[in-house]
Amino acid sequence: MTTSDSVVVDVDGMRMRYGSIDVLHGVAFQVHRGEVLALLGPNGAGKTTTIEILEGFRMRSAGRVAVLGADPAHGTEQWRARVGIVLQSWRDHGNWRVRELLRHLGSLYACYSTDRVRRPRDPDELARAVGLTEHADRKIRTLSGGQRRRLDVAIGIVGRPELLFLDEPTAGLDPEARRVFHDLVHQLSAQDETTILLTTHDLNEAEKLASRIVILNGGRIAADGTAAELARRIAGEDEVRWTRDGRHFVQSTTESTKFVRELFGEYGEAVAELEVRRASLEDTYLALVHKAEAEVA
Ligand SMILES: Nc1ncnc2c1ncn2[C@@H]1O[C@H](COP(=O)(O)OP(=O)(O)OP(=O)(O)O)[C@@H](O)[C@H]1O
Repeated sequence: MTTSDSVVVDVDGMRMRYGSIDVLHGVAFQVHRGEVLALLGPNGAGKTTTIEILEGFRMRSAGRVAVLGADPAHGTEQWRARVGIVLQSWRDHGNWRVRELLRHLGSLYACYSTDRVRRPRDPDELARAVGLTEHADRKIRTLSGGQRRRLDVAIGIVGRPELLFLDEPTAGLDPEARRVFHDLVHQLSAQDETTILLTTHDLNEAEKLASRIVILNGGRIAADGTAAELARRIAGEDEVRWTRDGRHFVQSTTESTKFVRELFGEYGEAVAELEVRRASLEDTYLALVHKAEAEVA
């Protein structure tokens, strides 16, 4: 596989203007095959606009965009069959039953099946993957909000997409459904090499799922890297806590490993209840967004 083969999304100099207002200012990033990329940013940062341009639902004002090797503004049906989209929520077809709808939507992908990529997925396998097996015979209008969200995800992957867009996929899901969804994302990227681009406001989720994180702020990319790389850029301080002879101690340091080694060197077994709290993605995210805002102001 060449490097260019492995680039699934390639964006350069992307601009978007609504009327006289610019909301994306020269956005550039790439997503590689099998990567899970989380697009983060405050409300109004331009995440949905970016995703909608990549999905081919919105025409950009300027810039180069290639998705699976094609310009999404001119994507063919064949191109669309390789892309999965999970929109905000599936509200139509209330009288259809879950299995029935999955089978019907899946049948639209059958003509795009190849030896390498079998399409569609089996409806029962899909229902199991999203935790809807016991609801497979229910009418969609009788499902709860969270059950519908699971169905949205099943619909997004029924055609076994090579690239999957997920816009706030876990909004409204309970912790159990969230866990099922996280396992599914890991499985899709690790076993099927599905490339996934998701937006979320849940930073724990981004840290858990994403191999890379892009932070958009005010229509500009404020950061692009792994959670660990972003944390290093901010060089936040870790907090080390421990007890010794019944007394509690707390120390902030940028070099917690070295500090702990020296602490044990000096006090050995007298050190107890040691805890190191590293800067979380939330700390890093807030610092990066504030820094980007200060630079624009
Ligand atoms: N159809 C439209 N016409 C005019 N302005 C729009 C339109 N759609 C979005 N905008 C503006 O573009 C900017 C980016 O919006 P977008 O929905 O992409 O942000 P977002 O990062 O997805 O936000 P959120 O986290 O709130 O979903 C916002 O200032 C928004 O008001």
